[in-house]
Amino acid sequence: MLNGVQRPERMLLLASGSPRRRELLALLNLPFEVIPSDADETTPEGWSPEEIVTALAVRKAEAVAAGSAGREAVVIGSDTIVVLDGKVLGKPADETEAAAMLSRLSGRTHEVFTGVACLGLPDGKVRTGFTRARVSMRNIDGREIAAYVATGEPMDKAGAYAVQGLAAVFIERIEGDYHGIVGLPIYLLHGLLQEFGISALA
Ligand SMILES: Cc1cn([C@H]2C[C@H](O)[C@@H](COP(=O)(O)OP(=O)(O)OP(=O)(O)O)O2)c(=O)[nH]c1=O
Repeated sequence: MLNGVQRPERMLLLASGSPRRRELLALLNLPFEVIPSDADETTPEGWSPEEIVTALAVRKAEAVAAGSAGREAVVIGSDTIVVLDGKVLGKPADETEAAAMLSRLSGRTHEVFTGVACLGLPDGKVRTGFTRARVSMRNIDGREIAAYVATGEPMDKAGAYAVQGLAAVFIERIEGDYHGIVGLPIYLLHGLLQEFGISALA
């Protein structure tokens, strides 16, 4: 018991270096530790978006699990990609690539896929899922793209924008899970955690 609330026996380990994922997981009000994963994020040609995000979420969770032997825990891994015309947009390598991504997304509707994996320790049970959201951006002109890139906000984000940040002024419409776009779909994650006997409302 902590503050009169029943707490799960297994610690949650967030296998991520993303500050967004940390903030979103904190919404559940459950104690957790953050352990960034060093998993390889390359995938073979021809994988579907859902295969990519699910496999990378599992890989991130497995990398942290490998360094957490002997612990009783549930490791959470997650991965987000942006998909436009069947092409995957990951995080931009530099400002030029960020501007190019934004001009491709301008005036179009794209999809954001986020995979989540929960890996139980010590048993090794794995549960996964993914979310898919459709995001419509208004036309963005070259001056706005340059000004947005200059803020630095696009640099560590899939698709070179942050819906939760200044890019909100570009986004006309979202169909799907908002938290999934930001990087951690809370509704999906909570359902997976319940399969490990963990609930934010226990
Ligand atoms: C589309 C979009 C992505 N993002 C972020 C979420 C993720 O942090 C990032 C996608 O990159 P990821 O490779 O999924 O994650 P990461 O490298 O930032 O963190 P880690 O692998 O350690 O967990 O893009 C936003 O913050 N807002 C958005 O609107």
